[in-house]
Amino acid sequence: MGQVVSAFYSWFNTDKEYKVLLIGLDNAGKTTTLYQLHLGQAIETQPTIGSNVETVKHKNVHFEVWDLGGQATLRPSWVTYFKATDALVLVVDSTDRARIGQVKDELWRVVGSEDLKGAFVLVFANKQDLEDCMSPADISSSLKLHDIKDHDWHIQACSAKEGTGLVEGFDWMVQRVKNRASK
Ligand SMILES: Nc1nc2c(ncn2[C@@H]2O[C@H](COP(=O)(O)OP(=O)(O)OP(=O)(O)O)[C@@H](O)[C@H]2O)c(=O)[nH]1
Ligand SMILES: [Mg+2]
Repeated sequence: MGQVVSAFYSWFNTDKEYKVLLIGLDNAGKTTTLYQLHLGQAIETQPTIGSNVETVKHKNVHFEVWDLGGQATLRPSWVTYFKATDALVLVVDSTDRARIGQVKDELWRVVGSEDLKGAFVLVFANKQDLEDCMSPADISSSLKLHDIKDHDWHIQACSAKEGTGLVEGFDWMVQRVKNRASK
């Protein structure tokens, strides 16, 4: 009986779960972003060793969101998460001018990966609540986002701490996945 119920349930439960990867340098705000999306509040974080994963439902679309550790020694392992990724989200600390060149190098190191073919690229210009932060336009030009030709990309100002801008970023992703699904 249990098997029948479960077969019946899976037949109706056709909702696809979209896989999203949060990448970016250490201290960018990836874990804060993940839990702001999942719990609706900022939590106190520790540097991530490995990864965290949570489900996020936005506008009736289910996302499986992976938050990857951003320390330099952990970045080479990002590639092991790439398969079947629907969207790559690059979280940037908009106050970290000194390392924006490193962010660009990391983005361009991964964006051509075969396993990310077809993935949407969303850039969160995070920490916009802090004074003297770079604007999305500054970040866009530093990262050379306009040179990305093989991915649909978008940059969104946000503050993961205050919970602003994240919904707008996910609105863009929902629109993209729905567009793709309707084709
Ligand atoms: N002011 C401000 N601080 C933020 C924001 N987002 C994150 N932070 C702070 O930045 C620090 C690092 O945040 P995390 O979310 O742990 O950063 P992470 O990208 O996960 O770092 P790793 O796990 O080391 O890769 C924490 O002290 C957060 O509270 C933001 O939007 N505004
Ligand atoms: Mg983290």
